Amino acid sequence: MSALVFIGGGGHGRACLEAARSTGLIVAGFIDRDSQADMQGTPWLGDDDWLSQATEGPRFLITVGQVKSAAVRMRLYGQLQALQLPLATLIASSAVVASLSRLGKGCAVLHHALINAGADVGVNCIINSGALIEHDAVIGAHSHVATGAIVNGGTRIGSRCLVGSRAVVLQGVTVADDVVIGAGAVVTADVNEAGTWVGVPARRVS
Ligand SMILES: CC(=O)SCCNC(=O)CCNC(=O)[C@H](O)C(C)(C)COP(=O)(O)OP(=O)(O)OC[C@H]1O[C@@H](n2cnc3c(N)ncnc32)[C@H](O)[C@@H]1OP(=O)(O)O
Repeated sequence: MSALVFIGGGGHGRACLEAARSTGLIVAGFIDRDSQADMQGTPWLGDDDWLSQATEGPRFLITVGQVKSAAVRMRLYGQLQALQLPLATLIASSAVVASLSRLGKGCAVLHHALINAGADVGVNCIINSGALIEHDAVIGAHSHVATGAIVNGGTRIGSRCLVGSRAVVLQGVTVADDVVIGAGAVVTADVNEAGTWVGVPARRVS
């Protein structure tokens, strides 16, 4: 299996590094504007411009984190697509991804996350530590289901969304594209408009 190159040397990058090491994957280097970013001994290769001279061999994982906006991760995804560089998918050793689920290219599934049967996760998503994606749920591309969040059965989360830490989305609910669900929110009904939703039950605040 070819080595990985990470794009992003921040906290999420280090969490992905741990996940990669847990499965025996080799991270050959990382890309970041900051050559001094602490990636625990992983070599710094250069900044985003390095991608344009990347040779065939490694697979790439976008390891920039995402909270309120998917813009940076989407830009990097577009850059990799334009350069026809292969995307990796990372699944931590303690995560469970059901054999009857689908996981898009470029996703990172971190420790103790669960993606259950029939779930469908789009490209370039983060399924963070301890997140639960229940059976038949759909997660749109470039979304982040944060630490300990629960996306229940048959739920549909749009593209470019955040489901914040410990938020719960009730079964069968549909969430539009570009929605930020705050930490701890409980989404009890469909969310049809983009914006930020918080609280129990979740209400739009911006
Ligand atoms: C490994 C990792 O670290 S993964 C990290 C995952 N991160 C998260 O899950 C964090 C998710 N982010 C949040 O919950 C944020 O608070 C957001 C995105 C919902 C709102 O952030 P902002 O847009 O900056 O809003 P801001 O902080 O100004 O708050 C706006 C109002 O909503 C309230 N509010 C903010 N977040 C929440 C929340 N999670 N639940 C309830 N109320 C909230 C604020 O108290 C404030 O209320 P006020 O107007 O009465 O004072």
